[in-house]
This record gives sequence, structure tokens and C-alpha cells, in this order.
Amino acid sequence: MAELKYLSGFGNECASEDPRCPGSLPEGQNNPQVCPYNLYAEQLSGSAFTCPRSTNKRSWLYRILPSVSHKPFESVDKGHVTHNWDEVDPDPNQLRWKPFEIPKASQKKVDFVSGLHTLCGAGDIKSNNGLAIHIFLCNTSMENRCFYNSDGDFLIVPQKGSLLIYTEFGKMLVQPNEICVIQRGMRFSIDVFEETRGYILEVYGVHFELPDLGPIGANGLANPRDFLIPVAWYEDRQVPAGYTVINKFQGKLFAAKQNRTKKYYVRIAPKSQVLGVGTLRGRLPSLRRLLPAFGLTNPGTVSIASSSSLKLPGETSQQDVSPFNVVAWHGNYTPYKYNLKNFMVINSVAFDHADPSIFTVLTAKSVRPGVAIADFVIFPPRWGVADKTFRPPYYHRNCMSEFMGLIRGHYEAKQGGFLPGGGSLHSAMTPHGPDADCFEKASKVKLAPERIADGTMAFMFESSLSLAVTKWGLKASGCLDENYHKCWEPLKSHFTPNSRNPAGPN
Ligand SMILES: O=C(O)Cc1cc(O)ccc1O
Ligand SMILES: [Fe+2]
Repeated sequence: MAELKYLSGFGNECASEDPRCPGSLPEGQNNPQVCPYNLYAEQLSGSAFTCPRSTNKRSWLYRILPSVSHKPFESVDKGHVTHNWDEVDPDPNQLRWKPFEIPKASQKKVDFVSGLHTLCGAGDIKSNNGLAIHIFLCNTSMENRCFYNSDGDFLIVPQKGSLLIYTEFGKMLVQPNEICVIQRGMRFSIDVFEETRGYILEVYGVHFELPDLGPIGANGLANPRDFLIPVAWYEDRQVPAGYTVINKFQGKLFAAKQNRTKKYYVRIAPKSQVLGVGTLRGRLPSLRRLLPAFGLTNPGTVSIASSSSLKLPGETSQQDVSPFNVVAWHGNYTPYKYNLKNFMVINSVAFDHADPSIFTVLTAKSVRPGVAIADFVIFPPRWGVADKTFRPPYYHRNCMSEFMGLIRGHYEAKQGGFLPGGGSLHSAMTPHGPDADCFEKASKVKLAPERIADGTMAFMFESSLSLAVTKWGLKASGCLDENYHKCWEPLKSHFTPNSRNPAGPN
């Protein structure tokens, strides 16, 4: 596959034309009476029209057919997708999952959508407040079907296998150690190349932002220029077997077939005699302009009908068409991707363990200052240099809920048991921290500058909401590690009431 091109800059106002149609973006206005190349103009609003400029998000898409060209949506099986946070009784225990099992392609073909499994979540989809964490486990590309989410934004973290994502804005290749965000309403279809696994953080009603930097200054953490946006790409592809648009709406799945433009037939009124077929893509006004082609000069004598009963012999009246028919777009509401290797790590260079908020890549803010619906936090490779310090994560209890996943390598707070493709959940105020082995090692080790987490990448979805685990998460996944709590059992008292031992071995 030829290397894909991208635009760059987080939240930028971008503009892109498929090079096959130069000049396809209207000049100086959004809604010309007739768009270049006779495209349709369609706005995708990602914020209320009236949001302040700093949070206002919308894009204009110039496309072969508007998205509204589809048959009615019908409810379909939602598999393991849920927004029911009362499926099982609450469980405050530390939870850990072994790597979630990917179905074998030889046994069952599963694509990204049918491979979605909701693990936990909280909040309310209908009032646009909350989040869900899903695991995707698939082995097959989405074939002539795309997906869009009416409920929220998807932050997708591939862990095994690359994702080639077709979107209305163009194509993105997202490999493990990269992440992408597909915002609410954007249609996408995913090709995979092997048995593929990853994590999704879905937030309802808000969009991800870069965290404020405060005293850090103007640069650092995830820099805006490293966020990549696809360039316009279209296909004018008819799918005789039917193209299916899948929609997640209020937590349930629906499917609709997407129609090619109805053909319009020109007849002489009142005899209903079909004279000929009009353009495939034109709108009615432009069809009227075609009338001279049928030798008709007086529009008063004709009517234009779309009824398939007027079909000419050999004509099909409707065919299904790819939704990736956007020839050009402009705006600031787009999908984007980011390579985690570009994260500029800031950390303690003197002593003590800083809070993991220093590793925040993206945040989805709540209305309470400093309190996130969800943060996406990573634990990237870096130097550990803190003097006289217990360097691994500290023991703690947190009013926030912490879901962790591992893309590759191992995590600094655990010697074993937390594996790539697995996960852990430490709920609100549930105690957790380094396992016994990790504590013993880190409190004895001679401190010197050391590389931490080289070749590894753990991450955390941290939320101010109290997360409920689903039935799939607790039972059906079959991956829950019943022995997780045992990793802290060997922790022993080192209390020496008669010796203060202020600085440990150093
Ligand atoms: O629980 C965890 O492993 C995540 C975490 C890491 C860290 O460095 C400090 C606090 C914290 O919750
Ligand atoms: Fe923690």
C-alpha cells in the first residue's frame, strides 16, 4: 500500500481535496447553489452551533451523495456492546484480566464491529455524560459495512495488529503504539491484517482535548503538531450486494443500507410515457436542465418522477454505494491519530514520584474544573533518576477509577501477571500499588539513573466516574484473573520500632 499522507495539528482548521478533483472545495462560501463537480455539501457538527469559538467544532463535507441517502435503520443484534451498568452487582475488588482472547479466523470470522465487547463504564448515554471502555477482538476486515457512533467519541488503542481505517475524511493507518480518535458521528470502516486486539475509551458528550500545561510552558507532553489528520479520499463504488451503515445509538446497534441516487425518469404528463432516464447523481433542479437533451423545451409539459415503476427495460432503479464518497472537506472536526513515541515526557529530576497526571496525553473534561470524565494517560519509556526515592508507583487509594492496559512490554508496578492485551481495574478508593516482588526490589535497589519501561507502553483510562463492570467483563470473557489479589499477599511488615532507618539502603 502506498504510504498515506496526513495533515497535522491538533484541532486545526484544515482543508483537503482529493487530488483527482482539483478545486472541489467551494471558494469563499460553504453552500454554493451548485457545488464544484456537482457534489453535495453536508455539515457535520461536533458541537452545539452556539458553542464558544474555542470549543466550536464542525466540518463541511463535499460528497457524491449526502449521508441521508439510506434506507431506514433497523435494530440489529448488539452482541457484547452494552450501556447497562447494572448487569451485575457492584464489585469493589481489584480486578485484573489476562490477555483478552482473540477469536481464530479459522473458527469464526469477526470484524471490528462484531468484535466489540464492553468491559465497564458509567454514566448516561441519553444525557451525554459518561464513558464506556470496550475491548475489540477481531480477525476480519469490515466488508462493505461501516460504523458510526451517535453516542460519543472513540479513542482507539490498537494493541495487536494494525488498523487501516477508512473514514469520510480519508484513510489512516494506525499501528500498535499509535492511537486514534474517531469523533461522534464520523463514519469509518476498519481493515485488519491478522488477529487483532485493542482497547477503546468512549466518552459521551465531550471531546478530547490536550491538557493545559500550566508552569510547564508552551511545549511538552503531547505536542499539537504530532496529531495527524487524514487527507480527502473518495471512492465512487457501487456495491451490488449492498453497503451497510451500522449506527450505535443510545447504546444499541442499528443497520441501514445506503442507497445510490434514485434514477429519475422523464415522462410527458399526463400520459406517463417514459422518455428516458436522467442523470444518476443529479438533483432535481439539475435534471430540469437536462430536459433539452430529451428534446423537451417546455418544462410545463413534463414532470419528473422517481418511481421505479417507471423503470426503463434493463435499468436498475437503486444500487448501494460506499459512504466514503467525500471528495473534499474543510473544518476542525476530524478524526486524528497520534504516535505515542512522540510524547515528550516530563518527570521528577530530583526526588519523589510525581502523580501520573504528568503523563496525560488527552483529557475529556467534565464541567468541574480539573476533573475529567476520562483522561488518557501513558507510561512511556524514560529515564528514572529520582534520588532517595521509592521509584515505582506508590501505594494509593484514589477517588478516581483507574483502568489500565498494556500495549507491549511490562508495567513498572508489577513483576508479572499484567500482560500485553490484558487489563486491570482499580475502582474508586480501592487500594492498589506495587506487588510484593516489586516493593522488595525497589526498596533495596541501589539508585542510579536507569531506563524505565524501555520497549514498553502501559496506559491508563482514568475517570472521575465510578465504573461498573459488565457481565462480559466479569464472566463471559473468561479472562478474569481470580488470583490477582494474591500479588499483594506476601507484603510483610518491615516495621522496626526501635530503629528509625531514615534513608533506607542509600
Ligand atoms: O495505579 C497505577 O499503577 C497507576 C499509577 C501510576 C503512578 O505512577 C502513580 C499513581 C498511579 O495510580
Ligand atoms: Fe493507581
